[in-house]
Amino acid sequence: MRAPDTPVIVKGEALLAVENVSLRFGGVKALTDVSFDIRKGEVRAIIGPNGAGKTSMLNCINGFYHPSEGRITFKGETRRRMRPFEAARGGIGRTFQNVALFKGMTTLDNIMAGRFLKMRSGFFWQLLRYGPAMREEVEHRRFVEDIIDFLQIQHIRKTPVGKLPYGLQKRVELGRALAMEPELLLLDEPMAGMNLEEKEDMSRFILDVNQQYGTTIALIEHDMGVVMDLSDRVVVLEYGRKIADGTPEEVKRDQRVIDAYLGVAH
Ligand SMILES: Nc1ncnc2c1ncn2[C@@H]1O[C@H](COP(=O)(O)OP(=O)(O)OP(=O)(O)O)[C@@H](O)[C@H]1O
Repeated sequence: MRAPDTPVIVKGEALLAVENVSLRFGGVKALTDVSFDIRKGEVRAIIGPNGAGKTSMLNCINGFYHPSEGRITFKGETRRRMRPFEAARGGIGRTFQNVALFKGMTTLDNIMAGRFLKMRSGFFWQLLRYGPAMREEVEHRRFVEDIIDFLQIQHIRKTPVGKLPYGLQKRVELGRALAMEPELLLLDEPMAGMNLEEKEDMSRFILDVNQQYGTTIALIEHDMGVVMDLSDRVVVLEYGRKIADGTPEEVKRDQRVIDAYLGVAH
């Protein structure tokens, strides 16, 4: 992650390209021949009715699933298979539909855990907190404290995350993903289960991450108001196929999208 005073990067060049991706689970076609790109610096939404293939798409992008066909190019490197660990190392961060945090650990430790990928000294030295590991930990801790300030969660830094309300847990999860300094951040329903005020807070943090740190964001979201407010471009999936791709204004007017959301049979 870059410092907050870094100038916003120019949106344009493709950071990630998905080409003709299909994914099957036995007889179920989760994705069929899907192509789209995510440009550097943009907020890209992936929307669609339940079961449209949105989470499957994110899982292909970060290596949880391997597409049955097609290819994915990230930062100019094309691949058919990648493991989630490699994706994270390569600069793809992720949050999940259901919060995936260490519930017994504090906010601070959860976010530090996200920083682990960035640590140079081995796990052994980290455990001993000795020598190079000690110095490194101080640096990483400073970085993590900056994230805690940025997300305005200082008051819960020592609280076990299992004790926090859901909206704050989602914010901690965002912090953990940011600790990896991702170039591309994948957010799977970041506002799910939140009340209006929590949604407004989360929307502001997502925009701040995008604008202040220049992080490219791809998000799945069901709340159309949020999607229209936050995103630069929207890709729409239905039954595993792409049915529309464009600015929020364009997809909102698209008849196939209107039909998909109203449940009109094709
Ligand atoms: N691991 C799996 N095994 C078998 N089928 C799966 C698996 N994951 C997803 N599917 C199927 O693939 C299709 C797409 O599912 P996916 O979860 O990607 O959709 P989604 O758009 O994210 O849905 P939702 O909005 O409900 O979360 C569905 O028919 C689903 O049942």
